[in-house]
Amino acid sequence: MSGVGKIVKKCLGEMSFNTGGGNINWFPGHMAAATRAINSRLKVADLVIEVRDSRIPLSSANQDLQPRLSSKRRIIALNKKDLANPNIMHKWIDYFESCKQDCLPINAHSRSSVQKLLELVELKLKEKIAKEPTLLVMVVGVPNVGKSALINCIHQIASSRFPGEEETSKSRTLTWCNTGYCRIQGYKPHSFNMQIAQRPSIYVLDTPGVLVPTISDIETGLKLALAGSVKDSVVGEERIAQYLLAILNTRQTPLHWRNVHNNTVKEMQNGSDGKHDYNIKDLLPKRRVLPVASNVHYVEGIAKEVQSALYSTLSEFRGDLQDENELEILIEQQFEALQKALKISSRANEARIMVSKKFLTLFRAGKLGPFILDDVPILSSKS
Ligand SMILES: Nc1nc2c(ncn2[C@@H]2O[C@H](COP(=O)(O)OP(=O)(O)OP(=O)(O)O)[C@@H](O)[C@H]2O)c(=O)[nH]1
Repeated sequence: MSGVGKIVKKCLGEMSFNTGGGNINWFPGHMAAATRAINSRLKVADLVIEVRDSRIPLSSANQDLQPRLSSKRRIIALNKKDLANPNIMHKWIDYFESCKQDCLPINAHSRSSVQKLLELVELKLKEKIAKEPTLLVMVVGVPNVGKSALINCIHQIASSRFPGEEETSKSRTLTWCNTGYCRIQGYKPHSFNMQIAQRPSIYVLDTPGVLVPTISDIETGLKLALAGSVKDSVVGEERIAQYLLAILNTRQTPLHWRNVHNNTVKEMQNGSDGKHDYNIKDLLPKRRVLPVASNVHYVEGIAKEVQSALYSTLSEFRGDLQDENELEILIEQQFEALQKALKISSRANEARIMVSKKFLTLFRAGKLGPFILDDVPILSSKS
């Protein structure tokens, strides 16, 4: 077992990702109902866009839906590609290609990126388009992978394709929903569909994010928590932060932040320690953008201090990172260093939770750099 695996076991103890584990039920009943509804609607879908998180291309797959999904025309949309390491992303694309699975890294906030996805959808439906008057595309995925963001972007593209026809497509949507055909029971009113083409009509159907009731591999559960698919309150921010630190250290990622560290030290020596690194120009009254620009500078300054703190603690550490006890010692030192970098008073109540929350926010916003946490599976030479 790797250092990460051992420390996960040590820190998390008997915690498990299943319906019976812990006080908090992380698999609410409505997810079970939604999963059943999705499964039954999948039967009539002509194509499925399975949205996954690019940072966890395997861990963000809903395993219970896989048998049905793999038997359908499916495109795996690896969303949030802006947060994923592009060099490793290439390997994932090769991997899915070698599995003969269509996959496209996307950014659901970018219209051009979603446009490419829609082109692939139309290409995959080419044969059917010639024969059927109406086609259904379903969007599925675990929570927080960006299904709604994708649907919103598709909606914008569809609105510009059919300007002035919004009312028509709205009423069609209602008719469909009234027949019960497109209604997905979920914990969120997610039974949203829209038309993206006219002849034939292609409807896109959104679905609620659903997880599996049991995640057998605890690291998969932690990665889902890191990506925000499992609520922080279920696992605890501190545990998630510990896991992130364990991954970063065993991969030696902070050692890549040497330049950031050197620059941060130089800035401190030049006396800018503690002051936010504003560009004076950004502080001039510039209509609308002033608070946002200064916030961005502030957050970027904090992110650099965090990277610098993790670089210095890891580079000075002489222990064995494969030994869970020594890795734990390093992580403890890093919590202290992070507290300083994040400017959290040691007197603050729940300082550790505050450190964890801020550290996770920086990671999730991509401020610590792009990552892919899953390892690309090694394919046997036969396959
Ligand atoms: N950086 C980045 N953030 C994204 C992207 N797509 C979505 N997000 C963000 O991810 C978060 C979750 O997005 P949603 O669209 O609500 O995810 P969802 O899959 O519909 O979530 P559920 O409703 O829980 O199933 C939001 O904060 C989005 O702004 C993306 O491509 N890049």
